Amino acid sequence: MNILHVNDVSKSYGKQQILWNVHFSAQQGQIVGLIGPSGSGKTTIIKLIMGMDLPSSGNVEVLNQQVPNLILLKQIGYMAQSDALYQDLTGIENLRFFASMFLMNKKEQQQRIAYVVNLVQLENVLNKRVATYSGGMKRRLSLAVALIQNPPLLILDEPTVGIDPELRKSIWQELTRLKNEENKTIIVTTHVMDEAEKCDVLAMIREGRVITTGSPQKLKDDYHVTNLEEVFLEAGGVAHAHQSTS
Ligand SMILES: Nc1ncnc2c1ncn2[C@@H]1O[C@H](COP(=O)(O)OP(=O)(O)OP(=O)(O)O)[C@@H](O)[C@H]1O
Repeated sequence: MNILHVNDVSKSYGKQQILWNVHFSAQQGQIVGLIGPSGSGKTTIIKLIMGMDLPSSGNVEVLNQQVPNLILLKQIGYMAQSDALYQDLTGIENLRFFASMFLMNKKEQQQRIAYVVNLVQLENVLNKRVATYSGGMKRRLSLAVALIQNPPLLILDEPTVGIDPELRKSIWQELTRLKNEENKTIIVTTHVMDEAEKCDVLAMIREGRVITTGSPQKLKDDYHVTNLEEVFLEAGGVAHAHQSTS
């Protein structure tokens, strides 16, 4: 089942064009990675998928419906790059607030909160104000918020930035479990190549264009290379890609 279809999307802000004919899809039960250096356009693509901004041309469909569509937002767990948390509330108060926005009874709410808190290992700081959290703790709480409503589609913009390697590993294990056991679809942006290896499908983005797509293995085979960094360089044109990734 096709969960997401980004169809020839271009985007300009004023005279500056940011995206050119971006095209990719996500099927149910896939982790799709948007891979590219800083400034290549990943967050802009995510915002267009969420309906927070409109494409200049092309269109986006989520669950076979045109974006933007407010009803769709209930189906998407979204983790933005900058944390959208209430600084003056504690961690647990933030979670209760976001949980209350979805139709869950008290018991379900408690179960979901317990699940996400355990996942991101925030038990010890739940009663502290978010303003006192480190950057990594805020990221973890944002991921917990994205997961709280148990959505079929997760959109995670750089979910593991600032998170230590051990927890990063357990978050990826959980994303993989959500995909395998609960058939969730996950769109994730990263510039970490070992995270890219864990995706089912990659769309490599450079300067607002999708330079290549496919599974990590297929991409390595197609470009006759042994790692994804080399795929990126080969697909983007070596000299040019060196400039934009350095
Ligand atoms: N509202 C806006 N108005 C003008 N330019 C914008 C706007 N939003 C983004 N851009 C530009 O679009 C380009 C792509 O930015 P974007 O945030 O999508 O990249 P990114 O790949 O997510 O980078 P990063 O990993 O650093 O977040 C950048 O050059 C940025 O300056």
